[in-house]
Amino acid sequence: MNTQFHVISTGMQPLEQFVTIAAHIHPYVDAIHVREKTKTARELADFISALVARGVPARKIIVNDRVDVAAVFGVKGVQLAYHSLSAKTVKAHFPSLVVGCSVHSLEEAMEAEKSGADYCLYGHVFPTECKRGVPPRGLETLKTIASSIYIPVIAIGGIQPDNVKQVLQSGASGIAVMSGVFLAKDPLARVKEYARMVKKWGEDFNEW
Ligand SMILES: Cc1nc(C(=O)O)sc1CCOP(=O)(O)O
Repeated sequence: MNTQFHVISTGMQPLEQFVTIAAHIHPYVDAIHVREKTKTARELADFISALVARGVPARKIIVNDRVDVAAVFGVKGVQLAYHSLSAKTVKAHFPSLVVGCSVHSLEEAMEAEKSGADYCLYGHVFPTECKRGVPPRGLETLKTIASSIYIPVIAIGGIQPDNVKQVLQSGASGIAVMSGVFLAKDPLARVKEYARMVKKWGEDFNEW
């Protein structure tokens, strides 16, 4: 598996704006997370249908939390939070879904691995507006987690093109970015910058 580059919707952009950006950037990313926490299942369905209609492959779409929606649309996978169904439950019922777990400590990462998650998303590594007032967890715990579990650890939170090197050298198997892409003036140019960094620094430090 190549070093992963995921992008995550902000939950604030109108469908058309998000889908237009996604339609341009999808060739440069491994996964697009639909993280629209306040939306209903029906609204999420509209987002996913619009993405697919605009050429985003279903195998690149990950739905946050809503296992039902992910399963119905046959997308790549689901991103689970502490309040979601467990990875074990999802895997038991929908073995074809890739399951990611959001974790914030070594204990949670180990639990995710034990529960059958395919990867975990660890953060937030650097300060980010999206987690204002919550201190960043830094690179040290990322290093500890990445060297303590076997499943890939994807880093999230405040990741910019110029800190991708540090993140990947700390053992992360990929990056996930929200505002750095979706709130950029030129999302396509920005995605290309991230992708270049992931390719440059990912190859040397990730063997899986
Ligand atoms: C969605 C999300 N989850 C986090 C976690 O720590 O689990 S941090 C985060 C937001 C990341 O946004 P940005 O790329 O704009 O910094």
